[in-house]
Amino acid sequence: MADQANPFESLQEQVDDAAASIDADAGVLTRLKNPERILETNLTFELDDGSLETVRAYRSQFNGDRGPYKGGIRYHPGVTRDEVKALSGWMAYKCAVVDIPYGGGKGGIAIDPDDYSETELERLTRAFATELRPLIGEDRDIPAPDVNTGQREMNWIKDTYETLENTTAPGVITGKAIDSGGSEGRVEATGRSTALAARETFDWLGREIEGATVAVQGYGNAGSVAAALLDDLGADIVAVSDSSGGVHDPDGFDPRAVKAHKIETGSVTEYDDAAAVTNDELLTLDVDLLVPAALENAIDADLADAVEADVIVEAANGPLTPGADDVLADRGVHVVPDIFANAGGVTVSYFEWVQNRQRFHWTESRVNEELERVITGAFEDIVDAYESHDLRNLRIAAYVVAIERIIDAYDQAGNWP
Ligand SMILES: NC(=O)C1=CN([C@@H]2O[C@H](COP(=O)(O)OP(=O)(O)OC[C@H]3O[C@@H](n4cnc5c(N)ncnc54)[C@H](OP(=O)(O)O)[C@@H]3O)[C@@H](O)[C@H]2O)C=CC1
Ligand SMILES: O=C(O)CCC(=O)C(=O)O
Repeated sequence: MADQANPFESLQEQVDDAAASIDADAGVLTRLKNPERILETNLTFELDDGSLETVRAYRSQFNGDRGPYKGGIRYHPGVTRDEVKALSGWMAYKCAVVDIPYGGGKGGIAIDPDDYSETELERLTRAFATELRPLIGEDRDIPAPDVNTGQREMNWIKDTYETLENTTAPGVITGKAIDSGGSEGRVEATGRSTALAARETFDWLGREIEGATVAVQGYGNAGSVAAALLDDLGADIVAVSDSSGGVHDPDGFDPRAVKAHKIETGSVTEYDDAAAVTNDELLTLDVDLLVPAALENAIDADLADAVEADVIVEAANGPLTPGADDVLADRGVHVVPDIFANAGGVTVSYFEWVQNRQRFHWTESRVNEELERVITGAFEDIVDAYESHDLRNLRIAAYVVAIERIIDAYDQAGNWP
């Protein structure tokens, strides 16, 4: 098991590493390492048996220099104030690295959604939306899905906000169902950018993605779509896992059939009688490409020593500790950072918001073409920073690109006399 590094400290270390390469001003650096504001609230809601329950919820608005705060809402027992702060910071850097006009935000409720019925989750989500209402808005802060949330929760939040505000404001939230103002391609977008990031990286390294062996940790929205799209690119998905464990078959899986099995049984385990692996065994398999697509801190420095993959593409946010980054850089393993690799989700959220503002619906092929343009362009910017500043790894390069853009926006806003 990897250690439980504090994700907010990891974010601050990542920013420090990158800022050192560009000599950022100390005052601005403090701004770049801390959220502007955080809502921390107790939500009380009614259970189906009529009793009341109170749970902890957060929304962190990290930085709004480049536009409205933007980022998902997570339902997970591991949600803490520091985790949400870190996730909101990663959002600010993510939006800047792919150059979309947003700052960073993130929210979460510290619950296991499996403990509640759908009606209880609806009451809880509407209670959260009511608390969030003064903070969010189409031009203020725009939430979206993250771990254990999806279209259903986004539709509830939109409806609560619009009812309380007595208005129509589909752009207050993204990741909605299509008939409620969602975008084509949003469900697949995080996995799609992960697959595109892998393709671009292999190309840059002069390697073939076709025939590359791949292990994917986490088989939810990000992981299962990344696996399917990597398979479409000709890669072999040889191992997958979820919170119950994993399966490994050197001959490769059909990732869509694995997904169907997970929907039917609740887990990828026991798929097709394949060999069982633990999550740590999966992360250290001898594969060409490793895709962590679950939670933070999946790989720490100790586990990094045992990683055999040549390339890691981070679909999850924060799956590597800073200690793991150091070990992997020393060992010559290329890590494609979360703030770029999984940015497809927020990029298509941006397209959804644009469509909502235009009251115009794009085709799926238009969404996917625009997404590919953004991701390939961002990869060129990262490689350019990596090579021109002679940087230690692609993560520092991505932060350099993002920090320079945020500082430019901050400087251009000028000062109050
Ligand atoms: N959804 C999005 O648009 C975006 C998501 N991300 C990031 O991608 C990551 C995954 O999010 P998403 O796919 O949306 O979430 P989901 O809830 O859809 O899936 C999460 C997956 O991770 C698995 N998991 C949880 N804990 C562990 C563990 N300890 N070991 C192995 N697997 C585990 C879950 O297993 P089980 O199914 O058993 O619960 C599930 O398969 C997160 O870091 C998220 O922040 C990043 C950008 C956008
Ligand atoms: O789609 C969005 O706005 C944000 C998605 C998200 O939470 C993330 O990229 O981590």
